[in-house]
Amino acid sequence: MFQINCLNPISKVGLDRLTADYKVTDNMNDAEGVLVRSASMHEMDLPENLLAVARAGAGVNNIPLDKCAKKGIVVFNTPGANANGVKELVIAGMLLAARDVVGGIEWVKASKDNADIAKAAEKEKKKFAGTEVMGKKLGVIGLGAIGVKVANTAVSLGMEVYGYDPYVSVNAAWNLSRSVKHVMNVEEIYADCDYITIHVPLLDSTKGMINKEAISKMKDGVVLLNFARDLLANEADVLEALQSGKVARYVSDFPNPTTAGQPGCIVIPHLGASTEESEDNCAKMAVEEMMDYLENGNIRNSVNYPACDMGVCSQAGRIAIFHKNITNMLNQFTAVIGEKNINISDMTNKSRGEVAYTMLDIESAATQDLVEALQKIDGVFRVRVVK
Ligand SMILES: NC(=O)C1=CN([C@@H]2O[C@H](COP(=O)(O)OP(=O)(O)OC[C@H]3O[C@@H](n4cnc5c(N)ncnc54)[C@H](O)[C@@H]3O)[C@@H](O)[C@H]2O)C=CC1
Ligand SMILES: O=C(O)C(=O)COP(=O)(O)O
Repeated sequence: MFQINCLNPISKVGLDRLTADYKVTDNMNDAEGVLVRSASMHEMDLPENLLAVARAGAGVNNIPLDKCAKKGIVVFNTPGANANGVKELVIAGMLLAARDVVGGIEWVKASKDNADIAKAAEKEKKKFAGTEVMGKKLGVIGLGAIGVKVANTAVSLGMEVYGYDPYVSVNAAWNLSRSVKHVMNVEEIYADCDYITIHVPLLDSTKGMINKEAISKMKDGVVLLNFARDLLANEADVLEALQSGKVARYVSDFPNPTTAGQPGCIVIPHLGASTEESEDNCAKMAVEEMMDYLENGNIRNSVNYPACDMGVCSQAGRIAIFHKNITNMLNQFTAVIGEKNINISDMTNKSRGEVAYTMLDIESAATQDLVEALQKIDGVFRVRVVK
């Protein structure tokens, strides 16, 4: 029986996939698996029995990935599962910014007791007028699951779309409309675009990328859309640029004390992935990835360990070893197993950066003695008996 703890509400469609071998527990300390959305895990103590964390969503900046890797805890996410939900809100954000739709709606609310509201509206509406997005230039920074969808939809709205992603995947490139102009230098986007939207992960290398210097290279009156993470922008710099008129509007999905209620900011309460469809898709994918890992040791869509798939184990035993990606590890594993007179019938070894994962199917069940001997090898983080 595996115990699963949910740190955020997770869609029932996903949880319903858990079989009788699983129990949902309220206590994280009992859990072998954790399902999470945006709850921050950085300050949490990670229980010794915890094997996996599945993020029902894309961004994993709320999870201590390296700390988990060194404890042999596999962290998963659900690539693309909420991308359409975010794309639709980005398009809505762009249209909200093209005219002063929010200001207009607020005016109507404030005028609700005016019996002559219809006539007053015809007089006032010029204050809220704007431009159309057709024919305007949109720059998309980050052409992953969301960026590609946003770029393609903007093409169909008649926009001229520029895309920038130095690490674009083959799959993303295949899915990108041929009308999107691929730029090699983000500064081309800064110089030319009327709207700029960012869809990159929050990493040390991307933090604060939309700052004073970047903004100074942008067109006057640019609209910035941030549905990725607030810390990607230096929002104090953005506010200054809003005040000077350099930036016309800042649309963000991440409320915080800096931008909430500020003139020129349209701030949405992190609703990008909050659709029934996205929540169901993410939960299903997260639960399935976690189950395949807990039951079979297979790793798919991990963000801190390499992918590994050995199907369902048909042998007497299966062991998974989490270790440093250094020389001579496999020799030591096979030697220890050989000394116990156990035959290895199948084996996979994969690495990712500084860590590696080795899975071995063995012809007799793993003993405590064997596990301890493997655990003692220098560079091993964790030994898990899968079967
Ligand atoms: N508002 C919301 O509710 C949601 C927000 N997000 C945020 O959006 C981000 C992107 O999500 P996805 O598109 O699903 O992720 P993804 O992993 O499919 O795409 C990210 C892309 O950014 C690119 N990239 C990385 N560094 C870059 C750089 N310096 N310059 C340009 N491109 C760079 C990568 O090559 C990749 O193609 C997530 O990391 C998350 O922070 C994701 C889902 C929901
Ligand atoms: O998937 C992401 O990165 C998101 O930002 C969505 O977050 P949420 O699951 O709505 O808390």
